[in-house]
Amino acid sequence: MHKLVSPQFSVMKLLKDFCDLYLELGTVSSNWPVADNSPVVRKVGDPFHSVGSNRKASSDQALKGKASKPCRFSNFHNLVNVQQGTTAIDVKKSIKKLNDITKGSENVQISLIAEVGNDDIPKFTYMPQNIIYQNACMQISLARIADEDCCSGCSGDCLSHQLPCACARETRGEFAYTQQGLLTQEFLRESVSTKRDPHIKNFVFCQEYCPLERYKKCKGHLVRKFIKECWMKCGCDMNCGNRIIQRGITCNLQVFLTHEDKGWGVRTLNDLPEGTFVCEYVGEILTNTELYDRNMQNSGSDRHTYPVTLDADWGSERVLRDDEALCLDATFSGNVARFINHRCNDANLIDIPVQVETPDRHYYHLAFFTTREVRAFEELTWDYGIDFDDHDHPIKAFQCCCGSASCRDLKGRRSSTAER
Ligand SMILES: C[S@@+](CC[C@H](N)C(=O)[O-])C[C@H]1O[C@@H](n2cnc3c(N)ncnc32)[C@H](O)[C@@H]1O
Repeated sequence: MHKLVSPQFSVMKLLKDFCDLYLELGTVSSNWPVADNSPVVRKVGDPFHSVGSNRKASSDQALKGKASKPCRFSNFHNLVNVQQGTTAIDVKKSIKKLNDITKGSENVQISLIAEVGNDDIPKFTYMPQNIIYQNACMQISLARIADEDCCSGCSGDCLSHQLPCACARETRGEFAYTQQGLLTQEFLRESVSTKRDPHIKNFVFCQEYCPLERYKKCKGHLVRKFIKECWMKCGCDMNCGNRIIQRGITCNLQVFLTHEDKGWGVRTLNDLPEGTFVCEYVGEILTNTELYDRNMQNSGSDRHTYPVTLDADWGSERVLRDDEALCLDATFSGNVARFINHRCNDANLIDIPVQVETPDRHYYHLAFFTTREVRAFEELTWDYGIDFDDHDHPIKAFQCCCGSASCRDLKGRRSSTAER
């Protein structure tokens, strides 16, 4: 305290500021969506938890802050970084937050909060569903859905019937979802192992022309297992257990500024069981040529990149035309998934291709499911499948700081070890 020089300094005022901040944060947290409408009960480790003796410990620590180092309110668990001499009111002003980045367009609100750092609120248009940018060829029409590609004879909930419906054909006659609305363990394990340990036999190579590499040799595309959900022409209803991703986001998610050099990230505010659908990757539907042109125009200007290639079934049917080789770009417009960061090999989400409106597999939805139980406030991550040594890939690599023991970016791993 003897280092605080302001003549107006008063312990009472500091404590009052501290209490104001605490109350304000309590108010913010109670505005957030809570799954079961029960009173908000916060756990230890939760940024808003502050009970009994912990409260004293944090205020003690705030008062003891060292002169040159930022002082951290330990009880607020990385919530605020306070330089000595700043009051709690200043801190309150420096926390950036938005209550709902979706602007009411999703089933749930998704908040954004910057507890550390000083990054600007990201500029992009929130959209809950993919939309064609310009040239992408997607033929969505009921006439193109053959009888064997839907279950028009069903009613109610397909999962409650004795035999799986026609839509389960894609998943070897078994539904990919359980009655509880989770991905089945078998489907999850198979998808995770194909992605983590891809075997050469799981790759297809474009013979003549690779839409991704353009005039270079194809490096191969991993063939993935698809889910086929029931849809419009099916006889079942909207609550059918084989319609999970089309019902939208139900998890309590939050965008936050990460501590590492990754920019913004996404975390869950509730525990999520293994196999939970979190959200899909939404963006503008572009042809790879359009993506290439965008990259040329914006080359080097953006720190982060947001496209994903929809190549989970390239080459299995026929050579794709240029306007059929598609990707999703969430740079300018997208949903919460545009903030999910990459983690090498042991990410807690997996991206799974899901067919909904069209039997063609050159367009599909990319849906994220948890690979294991995820605890509240853990950051959500998925493996972008990046080859960190491939510098001319249209999806630009970055210096990875995922922190995984099996990080594939050896250069990134070396420099973060050196920093330590
Ligand atoms: C789809 S965005 C993810 C959201 C991004 N962090 C943001 O602030 O908007 C992908 C970008 O995030 C950054 N990023 C994602 N995962 C990362 C990681 N493991 N290490 C470093 N940067 C990462 C990279 O800049 C990458 O181009």
